[in-house]
Amino acid sequence: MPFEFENLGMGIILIKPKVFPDKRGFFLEVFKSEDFTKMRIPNVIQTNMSFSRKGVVRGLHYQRTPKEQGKIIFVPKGRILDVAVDVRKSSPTFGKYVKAELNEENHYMLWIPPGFAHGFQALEDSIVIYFITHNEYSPPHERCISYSYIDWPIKEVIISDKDLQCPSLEKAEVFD
Ligand SMILES: Cc1cn([C@H]2C[C@H](O)[C@@H](COP(=O)(O)OP(=O)(O)O[C@H]3O[C@@H](C)C(=O)[C@@H](O)[C@H]3O)O2)c(=O)[nH]c1=O
Repeated sequence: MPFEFENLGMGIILIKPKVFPDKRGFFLEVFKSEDFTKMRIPNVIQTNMSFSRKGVVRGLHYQRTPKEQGKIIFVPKGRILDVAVDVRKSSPTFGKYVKAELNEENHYMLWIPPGFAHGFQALEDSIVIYFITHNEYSPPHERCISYSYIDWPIKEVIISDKDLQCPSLEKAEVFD
């Protein structure tokens, strides 16, 4: 199997692709439908890319039902701290979160199922590609919780005006 899947709990999976280095550089598979389906990761319906300067925080974002999204996060260039917070009110792990460093050297990816708020901090200038499952982008269903829920490693945070308006977890419209 060209991937190792490490269960981080709460349904979140760290995906470690098999890397084939040679004198030219390296090759790896990023997504493979059959292997991912076995891990209950559905097919991808949208792919996004963003570039973030060192210190940028994007998050913590989710889309509510019926437009919920799963996400596979991948960092082809740079280094990020990626975070997923459980925002399912009825979940025994509500409010708990998982953190993982994804970077251009480990090539790790993170599978975040629907029901989690997602965000990251760029630890250096970074490109993030993420694959979306379940539902496409739907602005009316976008919700967020304040980035300050997480103690980010770089204290001088660069953040969008939109993300500065996000409510606390207690006040947010979360999943049932
Ligand atoms: C997310 C998204 C944004 N956009 C547009 C809207 C806006 O004009 C511009 C920038 O959008 P945002 O400021 O929301 O981008 P950003 O803050 O990078 O939003 C992303 O953050 C990370 C943490 C996630 O988990 C993603 O799901 C997404 O919410 O891009 C799309 O056209 N399609 C999309 O799927």
